[in-house]
Amino acid sequence: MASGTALIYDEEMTTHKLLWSDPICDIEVPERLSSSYEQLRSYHLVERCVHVPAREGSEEEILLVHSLEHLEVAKSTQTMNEEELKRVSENYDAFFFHPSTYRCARLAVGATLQLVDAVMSGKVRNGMALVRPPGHHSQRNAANGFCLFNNVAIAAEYAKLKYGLQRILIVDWDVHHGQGTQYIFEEDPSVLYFSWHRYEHQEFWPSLKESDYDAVGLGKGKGFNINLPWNKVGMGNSDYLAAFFHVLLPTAFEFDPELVIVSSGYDSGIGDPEGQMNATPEVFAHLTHFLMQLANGKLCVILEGGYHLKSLGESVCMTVKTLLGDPVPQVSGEMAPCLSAVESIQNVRAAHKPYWKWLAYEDTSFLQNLSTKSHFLKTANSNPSTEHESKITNNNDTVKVDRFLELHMKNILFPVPPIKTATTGCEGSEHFLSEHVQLVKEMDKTEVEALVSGFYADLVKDNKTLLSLGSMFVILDKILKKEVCNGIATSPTAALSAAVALRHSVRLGFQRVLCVFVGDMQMIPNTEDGKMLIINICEKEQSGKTSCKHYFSLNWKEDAEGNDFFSAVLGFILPVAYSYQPNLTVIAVGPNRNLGISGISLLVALIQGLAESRIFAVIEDTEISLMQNVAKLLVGASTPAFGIYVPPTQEKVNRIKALRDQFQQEWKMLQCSGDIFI
Ligand SMILES: CC(O)(O)NCCCCN
Ligand SMILES: [Zn+2]
Repeated sequence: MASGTALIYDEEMTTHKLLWSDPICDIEVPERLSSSYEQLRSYHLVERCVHVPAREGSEEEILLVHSLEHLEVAKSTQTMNEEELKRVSENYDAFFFHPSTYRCARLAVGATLQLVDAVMSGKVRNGMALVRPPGHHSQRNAANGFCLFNNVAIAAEYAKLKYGLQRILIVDWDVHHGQGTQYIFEEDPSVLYFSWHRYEHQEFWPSLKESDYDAVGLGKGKGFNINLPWNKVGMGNSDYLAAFFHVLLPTAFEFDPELVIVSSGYDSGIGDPEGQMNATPEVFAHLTHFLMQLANGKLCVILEGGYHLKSLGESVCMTVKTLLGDPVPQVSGEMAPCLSAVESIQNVRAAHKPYWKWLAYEDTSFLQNLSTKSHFLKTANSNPSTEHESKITNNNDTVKVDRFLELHMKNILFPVPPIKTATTGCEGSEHFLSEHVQLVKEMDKTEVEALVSGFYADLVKDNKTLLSLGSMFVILDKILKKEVCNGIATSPTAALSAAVALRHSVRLGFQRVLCVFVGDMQMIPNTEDGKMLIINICEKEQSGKTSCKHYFSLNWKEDAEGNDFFSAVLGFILPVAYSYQPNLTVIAVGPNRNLGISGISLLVALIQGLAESRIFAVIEDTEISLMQNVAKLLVGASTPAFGIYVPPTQEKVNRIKALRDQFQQEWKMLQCSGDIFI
């Protein structure tokens, strides 16, 4: 299992700069790179990364994507004077040449390819390349939007050629549409390109019709180009997370990429003059965490845009911290996507219904009765939550943004806990014991009995249960004190242990405890006070207990062939969990679980983004291999193998949709279709 995070940075890429006045291009300054690198150093993140040197991309590598003519024009600029440079630059939309531009652009390509090699060779698990000039607007025969060579597109072609890859996912979270990348891979089904971008109904640059949600790819490439246009500014954390839950992640898991490359622009972050969005730096930790679960963790993050230096730097640090495996910080803000975002999400899902199995049963009837659509737009616009109030008057007030970010980031960059996982030394745990794992001593019986007293005392009969409860209390205590990030224990009766753990956690002061229980839960605590939210994934409805705001019984029978649990995790569990914003997550697996190990692994891997990655797992002691899998995930020693992807049956899709329709007003992250306002 590869480990380690590469960081690629070469100061020489700061020599490219604007020599004349140009209000469009003057935001793409060398300090974007140097201040991001300084920010990484100030958070002691540089020293934790594996340093990989940049190199010049060769002409042959550049010709994987660009025409010879384009290469020759770029090369010829090295010896030009300012007048000539200005003239050549005017041939392009929003690009400027400097005598060192060609050299810097080749370093940007080379740095990107160095990162691909480091990841594909297993020298590191993932990594980030801080490069400029950026790449995603540049096209076969043209520079565009500050981009000369398309670093990420060249990387994808290079990886296909050198490593024989057949499925590469490019995620472009820059706030501008990477039309260059779209054109390059439009007919190529081996490269899935996803981009969200400020669009405002084609008002915003580059103002292309083909940036809208109905540009799905051409010929064999149909379905492999996904555009999610933002038709309003001020999009925030909840909109971005909803886009991942309801569009990108279900598609990405079905596509099952062998490598993930991010066109990582941070102009989609708060304070950026271009994006005018509201998303705060920690959201990039969540987005990165989700993508780390794909392609066995092989993730290459390549810098694109980002023009507010403080916002850019903080977002870069959040990204690298997550790549290193640090706990994911709590995401801030109201977890409710705005109407415009939900409408865009609904449109993209409808446009891609013909191409993806997970969308086979998507309800697109809203397309027919468009009058209703315009109707709900009218009514909806009267609805307060259709617009996010901006945290900052306007993003152009840089000092105000700096001040906001100073305060905002204070309580987010918590120190990394010394120990990642505490365990009771469950059977077979010796093989993954490393400096990340801490064995906890058993608690003595009288103490345990005192803690269990009252509600469950009579249930605790044998010694074994007492001892397992004892170590559970010790683990929960360590998690609360942030001595460890997470913990795992086995139990002869996981149902009892989970119930005791929930009560104990609330008593310890965790005010919102999320419990995901796999198997029959037997005893269900009272969730009236909202201090717990229970999702019970069981084979049959628990006797008489119907779902309500804080208790869900999700009937799911594992599919024999493979793992069909993606739609439940992505379409229901994560949206509810993110809406609830727990400060502790308890994962419990009882007897006769109805989910495969890969389904449970998917759940554990993705849910680590919540509660600052504070998870307590309690597993029936008969489930040795499951325990080992979950323990390795909690330690961060592996990314889950999700087994064979199986699309959800219509019956299962309908079950999720019914729960969503019933609870999307309570838990707004469930919203993914605009009919919420009719
Ligand atoms: C890399 C990038 O997407 O941030 N470039 C934006 C160019 C904007 C031109 N008006
Ligand atoms: Zn951009």
